[in-house]
Amino acid sequence: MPWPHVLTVAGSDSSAGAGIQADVKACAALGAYCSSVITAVTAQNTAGVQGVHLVPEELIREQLQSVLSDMSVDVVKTGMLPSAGIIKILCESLQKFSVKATVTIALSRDELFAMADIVTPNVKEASKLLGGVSLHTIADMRDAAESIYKFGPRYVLVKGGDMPDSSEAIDVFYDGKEFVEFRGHRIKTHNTHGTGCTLASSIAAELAKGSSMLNAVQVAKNFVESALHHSKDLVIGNGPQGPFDHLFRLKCPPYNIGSERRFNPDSLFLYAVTDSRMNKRWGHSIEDAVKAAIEGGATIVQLREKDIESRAFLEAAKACMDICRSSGVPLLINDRVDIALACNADGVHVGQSDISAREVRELLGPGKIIGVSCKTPAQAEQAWRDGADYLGCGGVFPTTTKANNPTLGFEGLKAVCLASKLPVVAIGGINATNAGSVMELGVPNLKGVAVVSALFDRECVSTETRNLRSILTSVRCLA
Ligand SMILES: Nc1ncnc2c1ncn2[C@@H]1O[C@H](COP(=O)(O)OP(=O)(O)O)[C@@H](O)[C@H]1O
Ligand SMILES: Cc1ncc(COP(=O)(O)O)c(N)n1
Ligand SMILES: [Mg+2]
Repeated sequence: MPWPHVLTVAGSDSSAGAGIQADVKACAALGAYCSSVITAVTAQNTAGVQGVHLVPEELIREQLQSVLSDMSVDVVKTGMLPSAGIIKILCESLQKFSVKATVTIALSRDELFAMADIVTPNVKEASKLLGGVSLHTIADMRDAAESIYKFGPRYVLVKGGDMPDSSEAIDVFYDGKEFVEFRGHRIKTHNTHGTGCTLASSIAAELAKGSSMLNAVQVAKNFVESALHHSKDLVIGNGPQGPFDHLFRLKCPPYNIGSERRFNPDSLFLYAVTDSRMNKRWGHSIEDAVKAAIEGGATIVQLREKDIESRAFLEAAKACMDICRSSGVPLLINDRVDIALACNADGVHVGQSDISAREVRELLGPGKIIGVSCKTPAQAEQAWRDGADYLGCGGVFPTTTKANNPTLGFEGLKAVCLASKLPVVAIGGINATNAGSVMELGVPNLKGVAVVSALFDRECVSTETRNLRSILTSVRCLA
């Protein structure tokens, strides 16, 4: 029975809030085993660092040899690597023993940096890596991520924990082509010692469990935020920065931080909504249609199957969940909360005549995504009160996909968006010829378009999706 295994190569923190102590606790909380090679022993507490003693390089080499020669390590996470000699020894070991991935905190550019799967500098470290540039805005963080990417890592995550106070803690991810902003509530607390170590080792744990990189980062982000939220009133030590409780789940109702992801409104960018009649017409199974849409760049999927037997629907939904989970794309079920629960879908989308978002939230709990179809500002307000995560607003253009569906036009769409406190996805008759004009409305919380027939009533779903994705991306770049 495989046991996901992370090896942390980092310093020991006597206060046990950061360093290898944080890594071992985070991995345990997320279900991965964590072995540790100690590079330095620090004397530190909630007031700061009082002393550091480097572990002799030969002993570091021996620790690496002991672990890597005997225990199959999936992912290596590095923390404090206090000398070039230690980095060299680690690189030699990584060449001798193959591992699936490396997650590096990124304190300085070195040969390990270029080998890393992901580097996770905070804003100070990012600034130092780039010769002291000042980073004050999300745009600065994007620029920094793009510049750091050029040093060689596969992915870059610039962490925004220390950014000027805002209501959100935002981290910027870059894969060499696109940016993803991982947004979370900023928890008002002094207990943030070890957040960087914990985020990196949580990403490593999720990668070791087989997650995609995006999913690993999302789960890690949720985990840190949940741990900080739970720990905000805990007090240990008299200094300005205390530790937080990695093992909070042992003491309170389970937070949805495992596979449940915090809803990222950017995932509404290209929303693929399936239709069984169209699938039948083109001889596509639901699974094939979903796989093709994701290959083409769909950022979220909704199974909207109005005439299919429940048992067949559930089987198809479970298969689609496997497809979506491995791609890190959220999967929602239209209306059928029972199917969503049975296949552990990421959420449910309901219309005005379905059970309310409030009841759905009661059934699904806090970690699931709930969308509501709205045509008016009043419906938008009600959906927000009921605890929905986003609105589907339409039909923007005339459509035959949904019966008795009055057309709203741009004015109606704009009215709902401007009244809405939630992110909005436009739907109804949207295709390659008009999607650009929808996104050019320039309404900040209009996050994307939902499409049915323009993707699924076509012979090649992936081609249509890819074409629509490139249109939307070019409009977003111009915005
Ligand atoms: N007060 C906070 N509330 C929520 N998330 C936070 C808070 N402080 C840090 N984070 C998150 O913790 C992770 C580590 O970021 P950061 O603290 O910037 O790194 P470091 O600890 O290395 O300085 C990031 O995901 C960041 O968004
Ligand atoms: C041994 C050791 N390693 C790393 C950190 C950084 O901690 P943080 O995650 O808060 O940046 C630390 N304080 N001590
Ligand atoms: Mg921090």
